[in-house]
Amino acid sequence: MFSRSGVSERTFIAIKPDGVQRHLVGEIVRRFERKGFKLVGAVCCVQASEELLKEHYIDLRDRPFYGRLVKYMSSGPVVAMVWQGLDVVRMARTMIGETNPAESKPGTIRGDFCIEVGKNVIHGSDSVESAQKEISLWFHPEELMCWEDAAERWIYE
Ligand SMILES: Nc1ncnc2c1ncn2[C@@H]1O[C@@H]2COP(=O)(O)O[C@H]2[C@H]1O
Repeated sequence: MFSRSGVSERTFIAIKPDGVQRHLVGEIVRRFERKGFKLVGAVCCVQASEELLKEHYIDLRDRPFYGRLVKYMSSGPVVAMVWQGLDVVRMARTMIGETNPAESKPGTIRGDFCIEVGKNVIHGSDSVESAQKEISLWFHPEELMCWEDAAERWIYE
């Protein structure tokens, strides 16, 4: 097992219903995989309940778009994933781009694949604490896999 500290950091990533409908699943998974992060959990095509989504977005409950956001997120299948690696929470957010796609640079997922904030194709945890909360909301511990990635010695110094 690779022992460098920080390499076991995890983040929660969800491909939203619009990302699934627009056939972006392969493209998005490919980006994280090619970066060098390790996929340790995935539920492909889960229809999230309103109850789960209300809890997931609890910090936004007072925002005017909260109801619309929960409805949009429960409107079709999502792909829920846990990715692991050094500084993965921060780096995944950089790869995703800004919350508003209009402010996201080309080369980021939102910069390349979407236009409006209400249809921004992907979610990524915004902090290590949020990641831990979101992972425990979407996954049971036994659904997360510890596996040895043979490529890790070519990814980390
Ligand atoms: N002004 C807005 N209008 C609609 N949805 C929003 C707005 N701001 C944020 N959101 C949504 O709220 C979500 C919060 O985190 P996400 O990264 O999942 O992506 C965000 C958007 O989907």
